[in-house]
Order: sequence, then structure tokens, then C-alpha cells
Amino acid sequence: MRVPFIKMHGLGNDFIMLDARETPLPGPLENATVKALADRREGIGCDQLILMEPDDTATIRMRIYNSDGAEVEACGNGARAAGMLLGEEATIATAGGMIATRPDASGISVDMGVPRFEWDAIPLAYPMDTERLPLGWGTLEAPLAINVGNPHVVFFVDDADAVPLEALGPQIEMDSVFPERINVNVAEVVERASMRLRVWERGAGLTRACGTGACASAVAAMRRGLVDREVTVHLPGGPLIIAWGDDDRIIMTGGATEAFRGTFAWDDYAG
Ligand SMILES: N[C@@H](CCC[C@H](N)C(=O)O)C(=O)O
Repeated sequence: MRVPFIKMHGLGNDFIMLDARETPLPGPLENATVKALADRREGIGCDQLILMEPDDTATIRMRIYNSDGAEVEACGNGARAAGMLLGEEATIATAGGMIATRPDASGISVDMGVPRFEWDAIPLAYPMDTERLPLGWGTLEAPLAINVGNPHVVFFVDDADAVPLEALGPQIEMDSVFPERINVNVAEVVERASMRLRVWERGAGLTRACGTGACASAVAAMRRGLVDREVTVHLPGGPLIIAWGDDDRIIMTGGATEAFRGTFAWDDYAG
């Protein structure tokens, strides 16, 4: 059986979108199936696979799988991609919480919900001050930890490009202090309305952009008083505007792009 897919990206963070709202997949989406589809040499290739399903409480349910095959709770760029396909105001149920999308003059705007800072909401292995973890890895130290539907640490650095994130990212991601692993952000404040950001994503590695990473890093910078409550976050793949409102909710605005559509043979990847 052939299954249709849509290849999309948000600022170069790319996705295989599977729309199972009307026609369910032929079988369960196993870890090995996702890995094979995400493989850039043998499969279609992507950073994340996004499964859109029907839901009783929201316009859709969005399930998110990293390229390592694991299902995770949140994906900001994926939410904008789904919002673009839905084409109008929509609510999206995710494992990380309910979010809402809205077409906007500059792309898609997403209400990403409320950030969490309690140590066990990140989660961390034991109680610590999440404003400034008393930890360091190489030249990176004292990050802020935050959960924006998924877990992040944010390190503030003078020059984001100079950080050897390919080496430090996996070390930090896998550290036992983060029982569910972690997304690793290196953020450089340019001025009060502008930041630069590189992200090592849990389960996917270095990506061109990470929407939740941009939300986490912007809110971290706001908490430390380094930027205003609305900031443009410049990622390698392009900019995102992040606002943290008085109602505590994070609004992310930016583009999403459809690259191409195709089909794949389910039996080539499943089982
Ligand atoms: N690229 C995403 C984040 C995807 C999930 C993340 N790697 C995790 O494991 O939590 C985004 O745009 O937010």
C-alpha cells in the first residue's frame, strides 16, 4: 500500500508530514519505521516526522517523532507547518499540551502555551535552581532550564558560532542529570530586540532552526532581563519572532514552506 506524504520545512528544519485525519496509516508507526523514513541516504529524509490525526478536543492531534525514531512532546516549526496545511485558525493537541495556530501576514503565528521552570517539570534528576543550573560542560556553564512543552537548556554565550556544538551537544543531551534527555541551545544576545541562536536538538542533532528552542531561549533571555518581551531570534535557517505576553503565554511567528508531495510504499519501511 502506498502512503502519501508532504515534505515541509520551517526555516530549514524539515518534516515528513503524514495526514491521517481521514485515512489511518496501514499499521502502527514503529520506531524503526520512523528512523528508516527519516534517513537522508536511504529514506525520504527529515529532522522530524509529524503525524496529523483526528482529535475530539482539537482541530487535530499532532504526534511528533524525532529522526532517531522516538516520539516527543512538542515541535514549534512542525506546528507552523501543520498550521499552514490547516490554512485557518486551528487548535492542535500535542503530548506537550494544547497549542493554537493562526495565519499571519508574516507566516503562521502559534500560541505555544505557558513555560515551566520547576526542576521536576523540566525534568531534572534532582532539585536544582533552574534559573542557573550549577553545572558546566567544556566552555558552556550555568544554563537556564525551561520546559516549553519539551525540555531545553539555554546557555548564553558571546559568539554562538564559536561553540563546538557538534561535540558538546550530544554530551549535554545525554547527561544523566536530564532523565528525558534535553535540547541544547546556545544563544547570543545581539541587542534588546535581537538574538542569535544555534540548537542541538534531542534525537535529531544540529538543525537549521528549532521553534521550541527559539521560544525557550527568548523566554530565558527575558527572565534574565537581557532582551525585551518581544524579540527576533535569528537561527541559521532564518528569523522567528517570539513574544512572551503578560498572560504568560508564548507566541511564536514565522514562516513554513511546502517543498513537495509524494508517496512511499508502507511495506518498504514498516516491520
Ligand atoms: N524542531 C522542533 C523540536 C523537535 C523536538 C525536539 N527535538 C525534542 O526532542 O524535544 C521545533 O521546531 O521545536
